[in-house]
Amino acid sequence: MKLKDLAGILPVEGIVPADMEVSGVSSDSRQVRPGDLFVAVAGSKADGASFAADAQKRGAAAIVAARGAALGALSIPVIATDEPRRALALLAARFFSRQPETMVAVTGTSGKTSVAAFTRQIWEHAGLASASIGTTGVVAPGRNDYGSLTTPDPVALHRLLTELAEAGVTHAAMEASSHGLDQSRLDGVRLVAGGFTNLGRDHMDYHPTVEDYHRAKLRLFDTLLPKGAPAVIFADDRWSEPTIAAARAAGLKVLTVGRQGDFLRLKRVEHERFRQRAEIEADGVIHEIDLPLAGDFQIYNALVAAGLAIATGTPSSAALGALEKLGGAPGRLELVGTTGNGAPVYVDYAHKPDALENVLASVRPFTTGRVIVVFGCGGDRDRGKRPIMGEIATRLADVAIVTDDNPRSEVPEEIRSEILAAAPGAIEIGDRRMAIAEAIAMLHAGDTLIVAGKGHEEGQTVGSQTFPFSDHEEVRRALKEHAA
Ligand SMILES: CC(=O)N[C@H]1[C@@H](OP(=O)(O)OP(=O)(O)OC[C@H]2O[C@@H](n3ccc(=O)[nH]c3=O)[C@H](O)[C@@H]2O)O[C@H](CO)[C@@H](O)[C@@H]1O[C@H](C)C(=O)N[C@@H](C)C(=O)N[C@H](CCC(=O)O)C(=O)O
Ligand SMILES: Nc1ncnc2c1ncn2[C@@H]1O[C@H](COP(=O)(O)OP(=O)(O)OP(=O)(O)O)[C@@H](O)[C@H]1O
Ligand SMILES: N[C@H](CCC[C@H](N)C(=O)O)C(=O)O
Ligand SMILES: [Mg+2]
Repeated sequence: MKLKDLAGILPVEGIVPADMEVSGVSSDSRQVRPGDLFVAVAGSKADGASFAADAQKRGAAAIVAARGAALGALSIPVIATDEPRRALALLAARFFSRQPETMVAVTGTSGKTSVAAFTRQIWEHAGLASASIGTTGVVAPGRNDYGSLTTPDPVALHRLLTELAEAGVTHAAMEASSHGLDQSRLDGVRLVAGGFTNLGRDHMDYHPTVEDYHRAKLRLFDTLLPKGAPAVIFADDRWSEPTIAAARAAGLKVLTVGRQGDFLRLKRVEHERFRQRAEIEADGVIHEIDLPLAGDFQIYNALVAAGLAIATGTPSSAALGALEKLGGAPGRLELVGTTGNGAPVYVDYAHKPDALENVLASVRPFTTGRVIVVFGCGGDRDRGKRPIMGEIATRLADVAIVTDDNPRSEVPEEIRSEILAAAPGAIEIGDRRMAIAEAIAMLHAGDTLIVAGKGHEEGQTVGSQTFPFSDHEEVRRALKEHAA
């Protein structure tokens, strides 16, 4: 591609040779190949500008950087931009160029992974070649890659979207994290609809205030979606109203779902042990749905997913009918097994206050004995949530076991003691494997165990090392040993 072909994305002006060939784009100097454009972005740990010389050494054709960035002496052209991250995303979209035709994104504090997985499943039932992209990875026909970032960085994302489109995928649902939205990782994705689940405390280490966090989420609605696009918004959350108002102000077509929803109205829910029956009204017609998943919140997620599928062309009866066959996303209130006396053991990804509160409350209706929870808090992440989660666990569970969850560079005992400060009576077992085994050994008939915080994760990060670790495997092992 020639530099001049990028006009419209970047102001190609002045001394920049417009006829210059550029072969790719990268924001990481270590990955620059000869002929690439290097985009210098300011990050949380480093400033990409300081790697411009490194990028030049590796053969970069030109540098894209913020106006006035301190790049040092360079012999290759420099293109100035006001928003390097946005430029990176738009350039990545331009270089890779292909995307599934129908792309939707969902944002919110909790439920994004579930909604993306559910939307993909509904489309699949309608016979469409579909993908989901997010925390648990990429799922598409013939493909199931383990995930890392919730919203991949733009270059990885557009490489992936092109691969999916080339493989015939026409529909894709992706998660829009607040980091991803704030860092413009989704700019350049041709989205046709957006979804919102809820807003609670999260990432207070990154966003200065909850309002700032909400504003980051709103970028999906006020910046990324084209005018007139459907915005499917869960109506029963305390942040629904301002989200609806922002979506309306941005000229979107607001479709609300939930008990207070107009587009899909939840009329009634009846819990049965591991499943629930819901009455949902769509367009004046009542649909009786037997959802094979536990947890009220899964109904809310299912409503957002059905709303997105309907908004992108799936008939309501097919979308709502598909909910009867939904599989939960891995590690989201996932029933991993039961003890010999019938007590269920769930692995769940609740690692923030609202999620923990929800998950503990949602197993209570079918627990005749005790609710037992094993959980911890990650190191190098929002410290403020620790006592809040300690309080929630002791209030809503009968037995709370505080353990380690990716201590990263922090001292595990200190993380635990910050949780325990607000969790009187909680049991402390640092070793996560032992904590799970102890909890399973405690289970009587009628009890429910939730192992929270790691969900689908396959490792435990201590210091800078990640050891293989899976809550699923530990639960299975302990159940087997307990039965023996
Ligand atoms: C805080 C954060 O979001 N960081 C992300 C961000 O990195 P950064 O811009 O801060 O990077 P940096 O290390 O300061 O470096 C600045 C720039 O210099 C470049 N560099 C650096 C070194 C070098 O030798 N050469 C070079 O060019 C880097 O490539 C980067 O472009 O941009 C990178 C590329 O997109 C991400 O990989 C990185 O995610 C880190 C790994 C991360 O852990 N992110 C988490 C917090 C995250 O994004 N989570 C969200 C939400 C999860 C949820 O929903 O709960 C997610 O979407 O996953
Ligand atoms: N709608 C919801 N309301 C409240 N809690 C929820 C909801 N959906 C899921 N949860 C809780 O949050 C956990 C994570 O769910 P999910 O992975 O779907 O959300 P997410 O938004 O993708 O989270 P993350 O940002 O951590 O990737 C679940 O395991 C469950 O405990
Ligand atoms: N995307 C989230 C995942 C947290 C999962 C939890 N197990 C932890 O390590 O804190 C984060 O990076 O903040
Ligand atoms: Mg997620």
